[in-house]
Amino acid sequence: MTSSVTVPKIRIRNLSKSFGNNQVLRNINMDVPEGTSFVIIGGSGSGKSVLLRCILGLMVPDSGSIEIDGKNIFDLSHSQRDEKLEQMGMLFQNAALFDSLPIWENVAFALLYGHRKKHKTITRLEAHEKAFRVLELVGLDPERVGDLYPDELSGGMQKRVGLARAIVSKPEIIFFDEPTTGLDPIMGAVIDGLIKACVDKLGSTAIAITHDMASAQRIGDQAAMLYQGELIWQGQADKLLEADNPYVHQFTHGLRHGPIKVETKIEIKGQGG
Ligand SMILES: Nc1ncnc2c1ncn2[C@@H]1O[C@H](COP(=O)(O)OP(=O)(O)OP(=O)(O)O)[C@@H](O)[C@H]1O
Repeated sequence: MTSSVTVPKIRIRNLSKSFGNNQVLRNINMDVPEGTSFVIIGGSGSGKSVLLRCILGLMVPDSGSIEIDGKNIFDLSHSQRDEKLEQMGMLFQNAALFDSLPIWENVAFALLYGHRKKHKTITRLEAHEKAFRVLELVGLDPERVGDLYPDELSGGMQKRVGLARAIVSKPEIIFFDEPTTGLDPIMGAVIDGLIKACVDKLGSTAIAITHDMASAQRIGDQAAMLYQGELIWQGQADKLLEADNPYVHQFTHGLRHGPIKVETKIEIKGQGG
């Protein structure tokens, strides 16, 4: 009889990271199954970005392992790690577009300038056509915006361009860093819908970090909460608001009172919550 064991796309074990006396990640364990969207929530300074940087291989942890497709990324050679990085797409918090490049070239950046061999032979014309197709996919009119520069677009449009750039190489893993920050609630919902649609269409595995509960529930299949560097809760994203963990409850409901203490310089009187 054969037993089939499914290897998670991303598997993190006993991951810890400190900066001097500041222990930022404490013994993190987490599995992200292939094709699922995993959302990490947590307050400011809880370690979300550091965790993301470690998974991207941009920061080396003090201990623990991060396996992608069953291989510890810290055991790979530089070129193997670069290859893994090129299977990943990333939508940064502020879209992080190159101001000096037109929109289409921002979208096609990985195709034109990435290291992956299969893209080396792409012509500018092919890259241009591909960028136009992906811009359409994220709901932008390529004829109208393709030759503009980032500062000529609104924040919501820039996020769409950032999403187009993140998916242009059909990455196996996509990271979203605060995808709805700075957007109005309706545009936030639109971007979340696009993210979900793109991830589903590509069959990618996604990791998103966010403070935005509505966004976490729209994007995520699974969710986890980081608090002071520890993953204190993991479960289904649609159960976040009902979680009976008091830290998760306080955070997801935005309550001032609870186990999470936030220092303020002024005393706020009255109003419960
Ligand atoms: N390169 C670094 N050197 C020293 N300390 C760092 C470095 N990067 C992060 N930290 C520290 O790690 C802690 C967690 O930071 P991190 O950026 O991961 O928080 P976060 O949860 O992403 O917060 P936010 O939601 O505000 O972006 C903070 O105390 C921060 O000062």
